Amino acid sequence: MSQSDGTKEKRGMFARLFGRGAPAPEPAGETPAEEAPAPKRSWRERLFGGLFRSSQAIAKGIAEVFTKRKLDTLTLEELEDVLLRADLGVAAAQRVTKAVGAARYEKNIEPDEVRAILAREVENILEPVALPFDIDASRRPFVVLVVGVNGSGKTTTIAKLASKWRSEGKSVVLAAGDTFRAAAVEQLRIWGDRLDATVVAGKEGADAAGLAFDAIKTAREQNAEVLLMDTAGRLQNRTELMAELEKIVRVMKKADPEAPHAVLLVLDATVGQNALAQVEVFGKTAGVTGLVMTKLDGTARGGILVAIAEKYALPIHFVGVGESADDLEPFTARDFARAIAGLDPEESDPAKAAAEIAK
Ligand SMILES: Nc1nc2c(ncn2[C@@H]2O[C@H](COP(=O)(O)OP(=O)(O)OP(=O)(O)O)[C@@H](O)[C@H]2O)c(=O)[nH]1
Repeated sequence: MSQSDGTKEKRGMFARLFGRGAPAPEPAGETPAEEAPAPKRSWRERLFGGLFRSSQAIAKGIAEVFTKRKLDTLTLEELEDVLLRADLGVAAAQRVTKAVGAARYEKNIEPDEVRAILAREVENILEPVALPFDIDASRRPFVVLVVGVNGSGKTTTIAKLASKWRSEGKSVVLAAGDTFRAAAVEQLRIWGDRLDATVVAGKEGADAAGLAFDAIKTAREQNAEVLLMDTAGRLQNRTELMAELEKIVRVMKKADPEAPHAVLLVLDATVGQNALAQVEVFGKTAGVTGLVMTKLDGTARGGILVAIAEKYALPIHFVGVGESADDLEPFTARDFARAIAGLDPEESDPAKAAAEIAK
C-alpha cells in the first residue's frame, strides 16, 4: 500500500472514531448541550449485538444437539464439538460439557438450560481475569506500551483510551512508535491535536527505542499522568522485530527503571486460534501485563477470549466491539458470558438459573 493510501485509510478510521468533523472530546461535564451525540445504544446492547455472530453459532449448535434428545455421552460429545468449533478451547469445552453432564444425565435437557450452564461456567472462567486497568497515580508518567501484530487495532485502541482518559481530565502524552508508517504517525498527531495531548514523534524510520526514551522525558517534563506508546505491527516470527521490541523496553528502563508500568497486548478476535500464539510470543518478549481484545463485533470466534483466559490467566482489561471512540469498554465477565451464551441481556442471573436447573 502506498503512503498516501495509508493516510487516506487512517483518515477514514479517524472519522469513524470521532465522526466527521467531530470536536475533540471535552472533559466530563463540559460538552455543550447542542453538541450532544444522538442517542446511542447502551454499551451492553452493543456488546451483546457485537457478539451476536459468536452467540448465534453456539446457540444454533446447542439447539441442534439438544432439541428433543436426552443428555447422554453422545450428545455431550457433540456439545464439546460445538464449543470447540466456537474457539472456546479444549479445557473450557470439557469443563462446560462436564457441568452440563452433571445436570441431568439420561434425561431430556432444553437448549436454554444448556446455555444457562454455559454462561455460568464461562463467567467462572473469566471472573478472575476480568480486572480493571488501574493507572497508578504514584507513577508519573504511568507508561503504557501498546503492542500487537499489524492491524490488530493498536492505534485505534490508543485513540480510544486517550479519549477516555482525557474525558476524565487526565493529562496524556502519546508516542508514535510505529515509526515506519508515516500514516500512523500523522494520525496520532491528529488525535493528539483533537484530544489536546502532546504527541512525541520522530522522523520516518527513526529508532523507536530512542523515541520511547524521549517520550518518557517529555511526559515527565510536562508532569503528564499517562504516556501511551504505539509500536509497529510485528509478526511474531520476525525475530529482528521482536528484538526491537525488547530494545524499546530496555531503553525505557534507562529513563525510568520501572517503565513500562503496563504492557497492553491488543488482539484481534477475528484471527481465532492464532491469538493464542500471539499471547505466547508477545508475553515472552514484551512482558505483557494485560490484554485488549478488539473486533468482537466482526467475528463468530469470540470464544477465543475464553480459551485465552483459561490458558494464560492474563488480565483482560478492555474489549472492543466497533470503530467508534466509545466502542471500547472495561471487560466484565458476566456480561461477556451472557452475551456469548446468547442469553437475554436482562435475563436473571445465569448462575442462579443454572443452580435451579442442577436441583
Ligand atoms: N469492527 C471493528 N473494527 C476495529 C475495532 N478496533 C479496530 N478496528 C479497525 O481495525 C483496523 C486496524 O486498526 P489499527 O488501529 O490501524 O490497527 P494497528 O494495530 O494500529 O495496525 P498497524 O498500524 O497496521 O500496525 C481499523 O480499520 C480499525 O478501525 C473493533 O473493535 N471493531
